[in-house]
Amino acid sequence: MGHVTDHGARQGTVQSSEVDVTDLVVHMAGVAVRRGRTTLVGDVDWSVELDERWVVLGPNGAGKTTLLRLASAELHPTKGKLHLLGERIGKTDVRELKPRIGLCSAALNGRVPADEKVVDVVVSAGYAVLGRWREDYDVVDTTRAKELLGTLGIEHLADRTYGTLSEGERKRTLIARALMTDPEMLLLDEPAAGLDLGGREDLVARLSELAMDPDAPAMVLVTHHVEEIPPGFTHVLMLREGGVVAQGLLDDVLTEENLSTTFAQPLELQRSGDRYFARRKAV
Ligand SMILES: Nc1ncnc2c1ncn2[C@@H]1O[C@H](COP(=O)(O)OP(=O)(O)OP(=O)(O)O)[C@@H](O)[C@H]1O
Repeated sequence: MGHVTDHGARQGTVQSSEVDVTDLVVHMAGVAVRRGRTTLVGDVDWSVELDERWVVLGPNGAGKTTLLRLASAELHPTKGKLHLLGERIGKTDVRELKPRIGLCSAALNGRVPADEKVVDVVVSAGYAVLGRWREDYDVVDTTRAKELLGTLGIEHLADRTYGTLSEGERKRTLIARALMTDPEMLLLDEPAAGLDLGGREDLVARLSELAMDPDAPAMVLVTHHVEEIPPGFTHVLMLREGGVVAQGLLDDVLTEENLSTTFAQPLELQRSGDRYFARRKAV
């Protein structure tokens, strides 16, 4: 049994040579993913606790989606140890793990049939199906699905078909779906991609409400843009070329210097209230 350092006590993490991973939602130790000679992510040490809300920030090709696929048990590491919800990946049945993890990604968007009713897109997550119509979804489930649509501000769309929704409405439907199984972790891969300014701001506000809800699951949000960081998010992991540039509390780690290193150019970072804005530094 190891000792608990001051830092560990504050963060609720046992710091020892034998890390206690059972309380952690994600634990990566020396994790790498390689394909042939290419390292998609390399040597990542990262822990997520239940009450934390993480942003994974980095440019195109940095390895963000790869990291999220590891965190959603879709991908096994080539090297290192990965624990999700206390279970060691490679030694556990991931089919039991997956309902405990809510994933919202663009890949899912493409798989939803256009004629599926919005409420069914959400409710069917509880049955681990997509596009399979059942006459008798439980009334309790339908009520919960409508509540979740309400949380995302689109309860009025419950009876519309998915194909008639705007991009922003689809994103919110998929987030409601990801929450349907009451997951312990919610993973969001670029949720604001493709949204107009109003749609982005709407989504950021909804995600901010969710982030501030103490009963909400742990959250990990992947983005390229600091403007998309919802208030209430607590931590950031910055990735570049498959490696971690910096990670930790958002207030400490999201600096002009780290942002410039991550995106390999001199950037100016501004904070206005609880939002961030970035642009290239004037020369
Ligand atoms: N099977 C593969 N074989 C070789 N390289 C791969 C493979 N899959 C992904 N890559 C590369 O790994 C890198 C990381 O990919 P990943 O999708 O994780 O990046 P990302 O940060 O999510 O990028 P984006 O922001 O563009 O979505 C990219 O350079 C990609 O081309």
